[in-house]
Amino acid sequence: MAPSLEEPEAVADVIANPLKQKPQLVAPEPEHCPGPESERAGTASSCEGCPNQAICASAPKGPDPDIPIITARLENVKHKILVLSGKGGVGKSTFTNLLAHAFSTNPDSTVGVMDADITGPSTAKMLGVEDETIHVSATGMSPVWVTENLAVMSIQFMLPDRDAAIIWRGPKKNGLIKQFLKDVEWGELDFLLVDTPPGTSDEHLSVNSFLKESGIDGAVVVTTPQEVALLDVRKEIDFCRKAGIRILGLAENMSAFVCPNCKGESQIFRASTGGGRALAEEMGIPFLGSVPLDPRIRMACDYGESFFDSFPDSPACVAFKQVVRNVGRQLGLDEESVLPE
Ligand SMILES: Nc1ncnc2c1ncn2[C@@H]1O[C@H](COP(=O)(O)OP(=O)(O)OP(=O)(O)O)[C@@H](O)[C@H]1O
Repeated sequence: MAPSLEEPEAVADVIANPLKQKPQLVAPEPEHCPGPESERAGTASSCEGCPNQAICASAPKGPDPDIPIITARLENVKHKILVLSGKGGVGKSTFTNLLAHAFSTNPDSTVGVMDADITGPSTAKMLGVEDETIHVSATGMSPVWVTENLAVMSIQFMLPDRDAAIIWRGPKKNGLIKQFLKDVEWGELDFLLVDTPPGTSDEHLSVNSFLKESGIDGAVVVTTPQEVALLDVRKEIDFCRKAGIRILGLAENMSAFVCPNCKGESQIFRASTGGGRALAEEMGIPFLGSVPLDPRIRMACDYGESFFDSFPDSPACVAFKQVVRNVGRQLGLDEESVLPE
């Protein structure tokens, strides 16, 4: 069946109103918002004066009935990994895609990528499938298959115009994330990688709450060596700890730049306080490795090609393979199954 956005009502409905059964909140929540599904929603002292108070007070309370459905949908997903960063632009989506390509080098592994960066989706482009649309059947939405064993789901596939801005408040974004977990036919996956927006926002909270029951294996946290990125990544680590998400490790990206002409090394994002390794040590989390700047990574991302397959012997790819092996080690997997030679 030819994919079409107009055709499947379910998809159009997702775009139009992903929280059909949920209250449509009209403004950002107050600072100590108990959450629209909390028993105290609309009645807590922090709800006083919130324009959503009446909606929240009358909304259904108690455990989310969709959580068991998500758990059942993902029962054949072996490892769920979040890719997080404190600061934007440090290479989180790049790492998600490199990890996806790396894990899928094992023909016996099947990898899924879910783009939870709803307002800034870049995964589909980086994987070279941004012009695809999704198929919808009675049993759910099919992800887009990049290769035989690598699938991706992104809001990008649902947009009538790929340049369209997605201007959504938290509840609507959360609704779509839920659809990605509940209604996508992920099938049997060895790895589900979740690319998230920078920081600690609605998307992180919803991914965490929707996956809590089925279990998140852990988070790969990405930073650059510069101080402003490290400052933000501390908050991300704190978020993981507060949310009970295991940190598989911290990876440093754009660590150095080796000039392809003179071979001289420059520290573009100079680490004035020891960079990712020192931070990982200080915070007591594993350090997964450092990946240098390589303009071919940027090119591969822009052209939707696999840097991993195109430049396997480049210093950046060799460094990245070390990160992949370390992630595998943290998951207790044997090296050959994670990254066959
Ligand atoms: N090691 C690297 N060498 C060269 N370019 C890189 C490297 N890592 C990432 N890039 C490039 O940096 C840019 C930002 O990367 P990316 O989009 O992955 O960051 P992000 O943290 O996901 O950003 P966002 O905040 O938008 O989610 C991209 O153009 C990507 O191709």
